[in-house]
Amino acid sequence: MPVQKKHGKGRLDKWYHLAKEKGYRARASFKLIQLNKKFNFLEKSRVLIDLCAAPGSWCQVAAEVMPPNSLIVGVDLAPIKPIPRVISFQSDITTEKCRATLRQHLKTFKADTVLHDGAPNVGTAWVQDAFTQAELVLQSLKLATDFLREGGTFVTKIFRSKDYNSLLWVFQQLFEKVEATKPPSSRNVSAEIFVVCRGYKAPKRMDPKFLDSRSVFAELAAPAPNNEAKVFNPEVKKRKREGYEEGDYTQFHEAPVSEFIQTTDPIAMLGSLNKLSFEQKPNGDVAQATIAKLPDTTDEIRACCDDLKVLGRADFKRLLRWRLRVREIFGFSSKQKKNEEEKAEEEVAEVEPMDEEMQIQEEMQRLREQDDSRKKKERRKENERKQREIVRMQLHMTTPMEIGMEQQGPSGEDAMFQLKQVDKAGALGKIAKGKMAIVEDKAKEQSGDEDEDESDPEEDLLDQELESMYEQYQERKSASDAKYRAKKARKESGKEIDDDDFEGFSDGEKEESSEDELMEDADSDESSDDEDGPKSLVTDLSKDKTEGGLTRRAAMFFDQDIFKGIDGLDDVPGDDSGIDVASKSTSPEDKKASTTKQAKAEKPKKEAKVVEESEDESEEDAEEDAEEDEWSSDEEEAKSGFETVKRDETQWDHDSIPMKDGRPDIDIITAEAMTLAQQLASGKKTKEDLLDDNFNRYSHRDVDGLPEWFLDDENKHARIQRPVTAAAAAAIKEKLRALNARPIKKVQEAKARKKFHAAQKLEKLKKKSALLENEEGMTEKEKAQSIVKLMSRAAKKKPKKKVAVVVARGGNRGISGRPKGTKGKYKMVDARLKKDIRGMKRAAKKKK
Ligand SMILES: C[S@@+](CC[C@H](N)C(=O)[O-])C[C@H]1O[C@@H](n2cnc3c(N)ncnc32)[C@H](O)[C@@H]1O
Repeated sequence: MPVQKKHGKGRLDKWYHLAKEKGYRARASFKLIQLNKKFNFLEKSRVLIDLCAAPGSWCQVAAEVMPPNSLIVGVDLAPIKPIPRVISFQSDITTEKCRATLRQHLKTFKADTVLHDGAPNVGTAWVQDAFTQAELVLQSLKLATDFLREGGTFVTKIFRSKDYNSLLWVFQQLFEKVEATKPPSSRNVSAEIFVVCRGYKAPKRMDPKFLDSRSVFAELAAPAPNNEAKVFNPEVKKRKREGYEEGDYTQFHEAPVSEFIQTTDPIAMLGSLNKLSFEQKPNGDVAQATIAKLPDTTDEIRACCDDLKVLGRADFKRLLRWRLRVREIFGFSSKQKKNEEEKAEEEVAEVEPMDEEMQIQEEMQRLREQDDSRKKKERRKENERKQREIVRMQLHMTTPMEIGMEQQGPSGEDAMFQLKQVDKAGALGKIAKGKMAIVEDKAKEQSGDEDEDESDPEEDLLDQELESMYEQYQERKSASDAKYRAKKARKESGKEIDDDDFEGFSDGEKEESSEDELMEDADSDESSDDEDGPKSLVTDLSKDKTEGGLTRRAAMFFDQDIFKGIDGLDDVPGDDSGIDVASKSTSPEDKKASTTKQAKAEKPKKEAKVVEESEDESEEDAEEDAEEDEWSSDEEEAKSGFETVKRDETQWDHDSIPMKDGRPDIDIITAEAMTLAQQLASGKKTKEDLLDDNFNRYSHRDVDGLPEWFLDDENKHARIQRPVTAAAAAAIKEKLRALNARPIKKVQEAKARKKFHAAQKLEKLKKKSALLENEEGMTEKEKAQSIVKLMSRAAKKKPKKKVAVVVARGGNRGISGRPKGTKGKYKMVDARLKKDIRGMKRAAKKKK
């Protein structure tokens, strides 16, 4: 039985429990679910390879989400228990055997998606683990390049190590779009990150160095370390994110003291060593023994040499002075001596300005920390406020107006430039629904990693709570509000991806298509030699500099997403990607093709009926999108030959558009709609004008990564304000007055309830009087009297129960609960109030 760990990485968190509940084999399943939610690659895939699939939760998710009869192949070193609709086998993905087995299973099909969640058996040194994982990623990329179709997707896990940027650079050369992201279900403490590479460029030829770990992970010269800073600022300990130096896997470094005396760079030694040893080896250095016996070599100096890591600035100065004295005794050349003296003076002199500088730095650091903690506090408070706001919203006490507004646009003097800070603190990520924060590709591992560590669990919790509360609110709202439900359904149907037409792989089809593919391959191979030049790979990775004069390191740096679109950078000559792909629709023909496609897409839009102008812009957009989808699916259908079964629109949304005599029964209830209706009726505006009006600045808003609650709220306001005429406003006012004159629903309900109770009472009375009538021992008069009595009793209102007034004085003062000696209903009153009321009554009497 697994032991439940409460702390650390092994913590069994909500994803673990959720996975258990849903029947997934691992919590990792949610990582794929969340990645797919963001990038939607599974729904569109028909052939998928899952590398390193055990225990198989990703395969389970793929089988659930991908179209029926898709081909899913999973492979792992460990055995995978059978999963319905999934082929799995045991193999090492780095071997040729694995490639051959995959080929057998895929026959001639190409994969739409290749997943890789591989992790080597971690637990050795971190650097080793990270490197092995990076190598595994490269191996999986190798397989992906073999099996992926053009435009396919490759999803991989990477550890954020020093090889991360190199891998990202390779991905960027092979795929159109590369995005690194960390799904919410991935633990904050984990260095893993997921990279989703879309649009495989499928180059015909590729330099093998692209996939060769030796050249991809080749060491790049690092800048010279600032040893001086290390010596004079020993308290600031930088974490070794980079791991160990090559060939040096220890943390303790020692050198003989004679080396320190002789060295020309004593500061470097003091900065890197743990100990200067006086130990004399047999047949060792004579100088070592002499230094140890010198009177200058005091106990204090020995103690300092014993543990350099604990020394302060004064101790380092002492050691440097001592070194100079020893050098003098040893009689180094006068020039050298002079130099050394000068140097020592410099060294000592240098300390002074550094002191000041350090003080300033320390002060700045302190201020920064103060500022950070203040901001953190503010954020926490803000989150709490938002939470309260949502509770109020759920109780229908407010609208979701203000939530998130302050983060939409920071205010203040340098508001524009605070975004970075906000991002640093993780707020941007949280704004983006707390889901997945796109991780910048920029090589700022150090700060990035530190940020990751600094993530505030309390804040995370608040964010999660906020989200789940909003979801609950939405659920409740959709349960109780039919209009909201209809709106939501319309929105969703707009987003729907029309992929249901895939019929899956029947054996016959497989054979057929495989033949087709074989032929295609043969064709393409032929053509590739002469005309597919652009798809080949020409980069010489061994070159240090790219054609544009940039070093590979610089090219990698400028290749990051953040530099995209910056003037001048895009046209840096000599793209060193190494892959020449067909240039993207820049030719006039291509442009023409794209415009005709656009025109085609717009055509059905123009034919669309204007139903209600007061509808949300976003809704209209969603509907238009849906129409576009429909059109494109038609075209796809024509191309692929698959039969599509169209959704019957008449089965949907009946409650949102009521019909009357076969036409939509539209009730114009806003002044805007009335104005438009008047303009349409009087011919001031045409249908086309209305359609044109709909293309405005809100039509194509960038909503990527914005949280749902924010969008829901923003959609209410992100719409054009249309002018209304006085006549229209008056007409609507009149209409509303008439509407208001009708009894409201609640009053009607109360009346109906009253009626119902009265009918029930009457029924009872009828039964009783019928019994009385049949009573044999009574005269007719007696019977009539009893019935009258019964009726008058029923007609009488029940007397209200008396409420005892208890004055809160004496023993009753400040008590909670029922006062002694009181029965039935009671009310505690203030003695003062009672007196006042009596006084008022007396005064009123006197006046009379
Ligand atoms: C994190 S698990 C994968 C979890 C999986 N995605 C899921 O959803 O269940 C990592 C897997 O990588 C596998 N692995 C590591 N190195 C491998 C290799 N060289 N070939 C195949 N699988 C490997 C391990 O056996 C392990 O099962």
